[in-house]
Amino acid sequence: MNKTVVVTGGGTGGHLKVADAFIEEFHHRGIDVIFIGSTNGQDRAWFEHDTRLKEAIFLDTRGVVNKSGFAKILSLGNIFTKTLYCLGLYFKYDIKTVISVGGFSAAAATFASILKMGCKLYIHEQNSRMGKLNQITTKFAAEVFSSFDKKSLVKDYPVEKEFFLTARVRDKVKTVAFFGGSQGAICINDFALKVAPRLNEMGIKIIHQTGKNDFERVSFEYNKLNIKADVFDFSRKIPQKMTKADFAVSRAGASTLWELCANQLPTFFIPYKHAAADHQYYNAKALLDRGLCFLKREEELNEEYFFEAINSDIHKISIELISSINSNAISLIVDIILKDNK
Ligand SMILES: CC(=O)N[C@H]1[C@@H](OP(=O)(O)OP(=O)(O)OC[C@H]2O[C@@H](n3ccc(=O)[nH]c3=O)[C@H](O)[C@@H]2O)O[C@H](CO)[C@@H](O)[C@@H]1O
Repeated sequence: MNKTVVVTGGGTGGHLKVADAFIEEFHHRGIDVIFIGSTNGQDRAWFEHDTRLKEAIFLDTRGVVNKSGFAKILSLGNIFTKTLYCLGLYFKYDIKTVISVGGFSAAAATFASILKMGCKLYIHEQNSRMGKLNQITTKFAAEVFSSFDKKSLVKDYPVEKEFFLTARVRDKVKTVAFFGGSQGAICINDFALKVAPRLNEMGIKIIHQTGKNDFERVSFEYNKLNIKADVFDFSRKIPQKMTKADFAVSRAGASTLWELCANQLPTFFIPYKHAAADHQYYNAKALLDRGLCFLKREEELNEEYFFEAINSDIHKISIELISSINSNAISLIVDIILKDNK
C-alpha cells in the first residue's frame, strides 16, 4: 500500500482522542500520516506541533448542521472549496487511504476521499447514535467501525493503553472524581459543589476537572467551602487522575466513557442533554443495561441517588468492567485497514 494515509476529524476531545490513537498506531508501524482538521475547535491544540505527523493541515471549516439560510449556503460553499483542496492534496501524495473519526473537521477530507477514484474511506463512529456527516458518508465507506454496532468488525473502542495499565479493582469509595468531558460541564461542576460538603464530612477526597471556562469560579467555591480538592481545568494526565479515584461522576462522551471502563472505575453518568440525537444518554444506557454504571438525566439529578450509588456494591461493578472492553482495538482496526489495502 501507499506509505501515506490521511486521518481526518476532530472539533472536540472525543474525536481527537480517536484520531490520536490512529496516528500513534500508523506511526508505530512506519506509515506516514497526514492529519486534516479545522482551524476551529481544539484540533490545532492537539496536533499542530505533533512530530509524529508528516503534515498537519488545518482548514477554515465550521459545522453546517445547526445553521440555516444564507449561513448554511456559505458553509456548504466553503466545504466545497476545501474538498477541492483536499482532492489536490490526495493527488499530490497519491493518497489511497483516508480514515475519518467524524465531526465537522472531517467533512472536506471525507468528501474528497469519495471523489478520488481508488481511494478508500474508513470511518470510526464513536457514539451510539451516528453523527450527521457519518450518516451521509457511511454508504461510501469500505468499513465502518463502532463500539455500539453489532455489525462492526471490531467492537472495542480505541482507548489509550495507559488507562488499562493504571486500572484497579475498587472496593470502598475514598476518592470521587468529577469529569466534564473535554470542555468541562457546568452542570457537573454545580453538582460537585453541592455534594462536596457531605463528601468532605465523610472523609472522601475530591478530584475535579472543571473545563477552562469555569475553573476560577469552581476553585473559588471550594476555597469558600474550605475544602482542599484537586481542581484543574484540563489535564493531559487523565489516567493518573482516574486511577486515584474509586468512583466517578462524568459526562457520557464516548472516549471518556470507555476510558472509565478500561480503568474499571464505577461511574455515575450525567449525559449532555443537547448532544446530537441524545447520543450521550444512549452511550451510557448501553452500559446501564448491563448493570455496569449509574445514569441520570440532568433534570432527574438528585443527591440521594448519588450517595446511594457510592454506598452500593461498587466492587462488583469494578470487577465486571474488566470484560466490557479489550485493549487491542486500534491494532485490530489498523490490521483490517492494511490488509484491505495490500
Ligand atoms: C458536547 C459534545 O457533543 N460532546 C461530544 C464530544 O465530547 P468530548 O469532546 O467531551 O469527548 P469525550 O468525553 O468522548 O472525550 C474527551 C477526551 O478528552 C480527554 N480529556 C478530557 C479532559 C481533560 O482534562 N483531559 C483530557 O485529556 C479525555 O480523557 C477523553 O479522551 O465527543 C464525543 C465523542 O464523539 C461525544 O461522545 C460527545 O458527546
